[in-house]
Amino acid sequence: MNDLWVKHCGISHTGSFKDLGMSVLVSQVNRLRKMGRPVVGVGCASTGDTSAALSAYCASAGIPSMVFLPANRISMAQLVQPIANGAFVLSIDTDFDGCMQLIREVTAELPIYLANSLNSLRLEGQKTAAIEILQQFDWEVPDWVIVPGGNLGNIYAFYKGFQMCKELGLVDRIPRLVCAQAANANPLYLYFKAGWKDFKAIKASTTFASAIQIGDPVSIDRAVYALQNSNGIVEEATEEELMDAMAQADSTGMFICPHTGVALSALFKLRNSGVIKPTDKTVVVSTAHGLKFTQSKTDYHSKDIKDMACRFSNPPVQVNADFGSVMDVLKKYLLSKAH
Ligand SMILES: N[C@@H](CCOP(=O)(O)O)C(=O)O
Repeated sequence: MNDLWVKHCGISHTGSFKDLGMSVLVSQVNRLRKMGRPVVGVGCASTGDTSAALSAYCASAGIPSMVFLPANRISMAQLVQPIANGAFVLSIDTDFDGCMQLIREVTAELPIYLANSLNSLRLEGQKTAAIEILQQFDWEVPDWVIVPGGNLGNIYAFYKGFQMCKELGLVDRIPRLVCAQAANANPLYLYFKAGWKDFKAIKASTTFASAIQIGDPVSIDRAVYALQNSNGIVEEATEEELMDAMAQADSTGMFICPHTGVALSALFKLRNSGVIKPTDKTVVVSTAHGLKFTQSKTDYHSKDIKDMACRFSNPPVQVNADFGSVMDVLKKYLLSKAH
């Protein structure tokens, strides 16, 4: 492809695109509290990125934050973020969907402001990524934008941003949107394949793309609206596909998260099937920093994943601490590169 771009949304304060929306939401809560509104704090359910953003901005504003996390289902780096920022961290023995259900019940009872993406303030912030893409292309509209999807607020936020630019007359069309899901957590994909008939929430299975391990997305209706109004597509990626895609991208100098691997897998599939053409201007949205997901990368490069060939692994070479041994392995390496 000769016009392929990766939009990095994870090189930000807490390392994910959630910063875009959470800074807007927490600013508004700050204003409400200063106006004397009875908001005792802000809460969210999270697979790790929303909680990191919420706790950082709340700490900065001096607002109590409460995060509901599925126990043992988020990366260590993500878990330590709200802990370090002083949030009240609940590690709950359920999955994300269970946490989401609980926070909705709790916020219906207590004056805790719900910070998940069903709150439109989040989407107002996140839609700026779409505006930024257009601005960076000098208002030339890409043909495709591929976004990983779990709770599904972000695909709608992108639609909203592009649509707003069209309504303002800044552009005359919007890109076709692709939502990419992990095959282990693919309720939107199944719904799309069924011709948008009879949505069924699922029990999401474990996936390396842990931030999108969601079976009952809160923004399902908004996502469908975004896809239907952008002539959009939903694709999925197996665990092997997403890990291979992540490793391939990293080998070019990036350091992406597994969710971006899902989006890249979708790109490969749509390109191979000819849906995306070689000259199509295409943007893959990278949602979080790879440093949050070092364990999965380490497992991959150590070929330590059951039933996965790890085709693009690059394991470190164990070598004796003497000049001859080091020279031997170096020469072998350099010879392999000469061909
Ligand atoms: N991947 C998310 C899940 C919650 O999504 P949200 O956009 O509704 O807050 C996370 O990082 O927690």
